[in-house]
Amino acid sequence: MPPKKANRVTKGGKLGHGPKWTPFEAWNFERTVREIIPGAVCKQIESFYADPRRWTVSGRPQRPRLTKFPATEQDSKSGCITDHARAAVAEPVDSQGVACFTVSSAAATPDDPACGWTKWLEIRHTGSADKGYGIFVKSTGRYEIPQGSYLGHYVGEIIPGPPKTKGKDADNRYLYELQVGLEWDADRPLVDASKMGNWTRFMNSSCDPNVGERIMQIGKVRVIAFFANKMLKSGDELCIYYGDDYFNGHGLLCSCDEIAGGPHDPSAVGAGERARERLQEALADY
Ligand SMILES: C[S@@+](CC[C@H](N)C(=O)[O-])C[C@H]1O[C@@H](n2cnc3c(N)ncnc32)[C@H](O)[C@@H]1O
Repeated sequence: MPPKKANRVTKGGKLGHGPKWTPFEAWNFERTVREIIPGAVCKQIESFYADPRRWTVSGRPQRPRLTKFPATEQDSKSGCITDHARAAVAEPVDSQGVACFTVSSAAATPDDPACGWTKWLEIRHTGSADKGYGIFVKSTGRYEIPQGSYLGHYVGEIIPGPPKTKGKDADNRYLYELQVGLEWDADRPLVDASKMGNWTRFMNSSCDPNVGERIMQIGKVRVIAFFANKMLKSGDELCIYYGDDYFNGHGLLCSCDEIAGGPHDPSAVGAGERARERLQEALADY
């Protein structure tokens, strides 16, 4: 069955940042996504980690039976399949503005196991004007995604760093800095998901994140891979931790600060460290 044609959320939609803006508008759906990882390599990662059998419904989460993640070029194997995960498009599914992604590759259908995440995750508005859209484990079902599961990887255009501090590109909030050497260097490349990318660009930040990221090497390609830091259940919003400078840099207030009582609330301090520790713990077996 060919994939359904995407029904985009268009200009003038009620949701998003302000009355006319939706995050989908910023995307150019017609252009091919230039992924950090070529589709073939991407499939290799998915074949390791995106086995839907690991994502069980209610009560009986299976511990993933994983081979070791190829952490170095030498460890990695070549020869993976197609590139389903190239571009993601947004498709509204109900009148509440709930939207879910479907993968636009001609080879993929929503039932395709390679697109397993579409079954469990949805994008919807968080209800907060500041936060905008977010990624949630679908509440239509009782899903449990085990701690340590590979969830996806950040995709976007690769542009030279450092981030612009002036001009129209200075407020690009979808940049991910990509470490290429052992050290962070000033002209590190950036992965820009403002115009193209996949669902991971909708993950919001939390000071108590349930998703951790790791920059990994698959073959000759760097991947910003996301893993569940803890068991994710239906209704949970998937959040990473953007880092200590993100909100200050963009002149924004993190919603966690509001909840916890302000930017200097002690509970917000050390969030980066906690996020790293939790990721270590989640991936300890791999
Ligand atoms: C990478 S985008 C995430 C997706 C975004 N919510 C959207 O609708 O496109 C980052 C933006 O989301 C919002 N955001 C994410 N986490 C937030 C938080 N904890 N508090 C407030 N705003 C947040 C901010 O506007 C931020 O610039």
